[in-house]
Amino acid sequence: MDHTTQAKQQAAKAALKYVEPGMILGLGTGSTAAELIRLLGEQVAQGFDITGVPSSDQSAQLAQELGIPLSSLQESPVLDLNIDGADEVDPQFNMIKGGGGALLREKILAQSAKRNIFIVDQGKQVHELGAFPLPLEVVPFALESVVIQLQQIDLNPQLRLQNGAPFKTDEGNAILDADIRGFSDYQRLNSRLLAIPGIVETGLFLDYVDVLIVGNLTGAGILENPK
Ligand SMILES: O=C[C@H](O)[C@H](O)[C@H](O)COP(=O)(O)O
Repeated sequence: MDHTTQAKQQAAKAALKYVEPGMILGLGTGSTAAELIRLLGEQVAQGFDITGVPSSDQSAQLAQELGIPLSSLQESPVLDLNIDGADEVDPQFNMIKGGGGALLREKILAQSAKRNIFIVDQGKQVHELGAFPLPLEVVPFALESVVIQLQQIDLNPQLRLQNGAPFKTDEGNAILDADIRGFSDYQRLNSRLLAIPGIVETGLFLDYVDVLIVGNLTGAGILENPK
């Protein structure tokens, strides 16, 4: 197993300690969240009682295969806890998410949770965001128009592809990956992007972290956000 996977597993293992019996738990998306879902599956097989609300079809499928009882956000609109991964996190707990294209549902779950824990391997910690392109979820009808507007503010948007065709999110939208290097006021950038009609959501997750768990080869560091 490679070192990054080991670090992801350590982060997931540390997050498991925050999960209490009877919780309605938001299940993130991506390889780190998948590690947590696998651990939860083991717990559920031993009789642990939780209900998951998945942030993507992919996580729903994995959880289902592992026998984790699932609910939907419609049935369970308030989550006790949400645990998800991230692509980048800076020292102020600002994050980029959406590398797996699940940013919209992920942000909705994060907003619906009483508490949010994010689990990352230490390679995700950065001084400033942007080496990882910022995913933007865009309504297909608006795609070309949004591209032009993003080009005008030098964000160099790239249409995300999958097997040669435009990537399609679980909500049927497209993803544009934008180059935000050089921008430091993320709140302002986020508001500016959300003001463009057709951009449904951005992968900038600001003010969402309650606890950040950073996995390494042998364990995990716990960082509480003093917000
Ligand atoms: O859309 C995907 C999510 O935001 C993921 O949480 C993020 O991309 C991190 O994924 P991974 O744990 O695979 O690095």
